[in-house]
Amino acid sequence: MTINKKISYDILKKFLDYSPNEIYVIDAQGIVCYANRAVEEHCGTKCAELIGKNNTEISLANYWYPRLSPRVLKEKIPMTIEQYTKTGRTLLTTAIPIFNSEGNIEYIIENSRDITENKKITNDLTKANKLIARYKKELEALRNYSGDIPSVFSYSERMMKLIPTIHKIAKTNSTVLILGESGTGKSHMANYIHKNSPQPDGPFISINCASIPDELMESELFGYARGAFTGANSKGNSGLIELANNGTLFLDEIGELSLKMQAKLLQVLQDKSYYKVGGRTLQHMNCRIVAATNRDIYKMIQDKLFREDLYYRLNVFEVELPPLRDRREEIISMALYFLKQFNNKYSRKRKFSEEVLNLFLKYSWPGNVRELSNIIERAVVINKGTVIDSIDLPISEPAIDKDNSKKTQDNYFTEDFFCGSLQETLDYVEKKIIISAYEETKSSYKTAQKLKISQSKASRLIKKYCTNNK
Ligand SMILES: Nc1ncnc2c1ncn2[C@@H]1O[C@H](COP(=O)(O)OP(=O)(O)OP(=O)(O)O)[C@@H](O)[C@H]1O
Repeated sequence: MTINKKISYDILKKFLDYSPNEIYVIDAQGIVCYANRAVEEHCGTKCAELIGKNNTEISLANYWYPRLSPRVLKEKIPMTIEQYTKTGRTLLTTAIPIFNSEGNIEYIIENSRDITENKKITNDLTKANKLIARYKKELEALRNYSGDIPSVFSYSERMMKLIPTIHKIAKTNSTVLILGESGTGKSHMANYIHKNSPQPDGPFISINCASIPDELMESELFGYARGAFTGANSKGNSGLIELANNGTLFLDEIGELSLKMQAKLLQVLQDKSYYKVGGRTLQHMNCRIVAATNRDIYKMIQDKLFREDLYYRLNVFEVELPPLRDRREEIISMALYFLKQFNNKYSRKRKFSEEVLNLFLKYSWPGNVRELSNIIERAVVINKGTVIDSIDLPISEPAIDKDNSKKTQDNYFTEDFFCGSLQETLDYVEKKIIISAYEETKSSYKTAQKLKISQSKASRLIKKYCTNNK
């Protein structure tokens, strides 16, 4: 290191005095020899208070902690630590021992850099990164979230294929036509599409086309202008299309719309504009249309009962909800879902007997999800005991769908199988396996061999599960 000879002691001292880093020097006895301005700033004390004093005495005032020089005096090596000052600063301090020609420590120079701001930034960054990680997870969960449709509902192969498509469709603002038998969940799905649409907070206006007489349908949909007809509201009225502004208009049972109204609806879908009944000002349609029907729409088109051009306008996306009997893997999880819902609603603690669950799997569910939900609600309310048994249900053998029951039993034991708690599920599966093995082998010895368990375990389980089942 070279220093310009012209630099005097005073100038050199100034360099040290004005250094933004703290410089603090003690001798081998721990007496403070030098402290610069930065020490004053960091520790809130005058240098004059420190110079000449013993380092131990100074440390008692707790200007900064933990102490570093005693360790360097002892270890005789340079050390770096973080220190905290009485004024709330964080310092990164390096203490370096300076040795004399005999190898003894003559001085210790401490150089401290104020890292309070850096620390704060680092802490903020760590917090921000943690938040980002959390938000990422939440976002992922939201993306996978299927609105009002609990994930248990996508257990069947058909629904698992359908749900991601519906998710994509929902994100667009296109018109959707939902087909499916009564009670398969078309209205539920329409709502789901709305909740996952680009305007989920907008209105979801639902109209059942079958329940409104044809002569009123036009004014219901389009609204009417002031003085449009005798008895009309003197200020006029908004139609459902206007009420659904920035949201979704759900036209349920669209198959029931008269041909006259079909023509009017087609016009609106094409032009995205309409006139109120008796009005002269052009209104703009600004809502998504979702329509549904349980009728055989293709046959209706053939029979000239439904306009083909309207069908094509509506089915930009077409979703067909399968009947419940074609997605039997969902029945148990759905039943448990409804049971939980109605137990909560009516403050009950009902459970299903195993026999009921088996009946649910075999039944053909002509009324689909609605029937399942209604039956469970009724049983939860009416049942006296805790356990709901098949005798308590209004479904009986003739409706049992024999062709499908075997397939269902097999699919029932998929890894996605869900039966309340883990223990309940495991017990259920264990029972099924033991009964089936014992029925096949008719001996506890062979059951043990088949299932690779000890004979005493097999005997115990057979006694537990098979005696009541005979
Ligand atoms: N995925 C689902 N999750 C929860 N509940 C559902 C689901 N699907 C249907 N439901 C329930 O089943 C009942 C019938 O559903 P929904 O009214 O949507 O059927 P739909 O097909 O529109 O019937 P319809 O053709 O008779 O109008 C409703 O109580 C609904 O909440």
